[in-house]
Amino acid sequence: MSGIEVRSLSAGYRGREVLSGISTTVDTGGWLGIIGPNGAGKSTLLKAIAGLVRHTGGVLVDGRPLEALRRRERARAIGYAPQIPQLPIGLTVTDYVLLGRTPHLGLLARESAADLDVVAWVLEKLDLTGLANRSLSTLSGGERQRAVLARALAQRAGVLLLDEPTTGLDIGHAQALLDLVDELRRELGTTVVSTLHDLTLAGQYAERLLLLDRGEVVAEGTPSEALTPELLATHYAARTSILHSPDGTPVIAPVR
Ligand SMILES: Nc1ncnc2c1ncn2[C@@H]1O[C@H](COP(=O)(O)OP(=O)(O)OP(=O)(O)O)[C@@H](O)[C@H]1O
Repeated sequence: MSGIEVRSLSAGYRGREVLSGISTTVDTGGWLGIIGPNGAGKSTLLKAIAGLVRHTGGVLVDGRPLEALRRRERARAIGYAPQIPQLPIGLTVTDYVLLGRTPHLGLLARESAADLDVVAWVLEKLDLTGLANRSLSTLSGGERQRAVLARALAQRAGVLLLDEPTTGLDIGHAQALLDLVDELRRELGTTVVSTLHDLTLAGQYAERLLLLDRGEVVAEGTPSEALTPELLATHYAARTSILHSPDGTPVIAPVR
């Protein structure tokens, strides 16, 4: 499986720079959470790592520059679940999640029993089995979000980029999703980079957090290092107090 290195990455849209000089490393099987206020550049950073936004600087997967990978290699190396996906209408949940297996199929090859097993496994884990034959267009917001994540997880890429994966999910489904991502990380060595607005969940699941503000890294470290009332006041203009759950991870409590 693959680690990832970002070197002096800058990116933007139509001449306006949104990210400047971002550098970070995620070891194989590591989980980096990207946090920061609205508009800080979190989604743009994930898109740049996925090769979907033009950037300068380097993104290396397992020491190899992203540009050196052919399309299929890249699709096997990096899975990306966007915040606002474009969904093909008319497809069933199963057919949509099967699209995640495309990078593993031979030319013109149909999916194998192993591909169908991966899809059945991920549908089960994300509580989608009962919706397997439903059309995507009939799903609720949270169900659709889970289908998008199921497709990305079925891809079994070495690096998984998840943009706000818990948006729209209730607390139980959010935990099931994050537990599943953690299982892939531990059992298959999948490397995870995710943006998360819920800072308590970010601190519970990511090993390291990178705090972005106005396109720059302003803090990076363990959850306890990156989630301090001072940093949250400075960069989010938020009033918070940090509690601790029994396992020691920080719980961010808003203070009225
Ligand atoms: N396609 C685009 N064209 C022009 N500007 C864009 C585009 N996408 C994002 N931006 C701008 O880039 C900046 C960073 O946006 P980005 O979506 O990366 O922020 P974010 O940290 O993910 O924010 P949020 O927490 O609100 O999702 C914002 O100012 C945004 O308006």
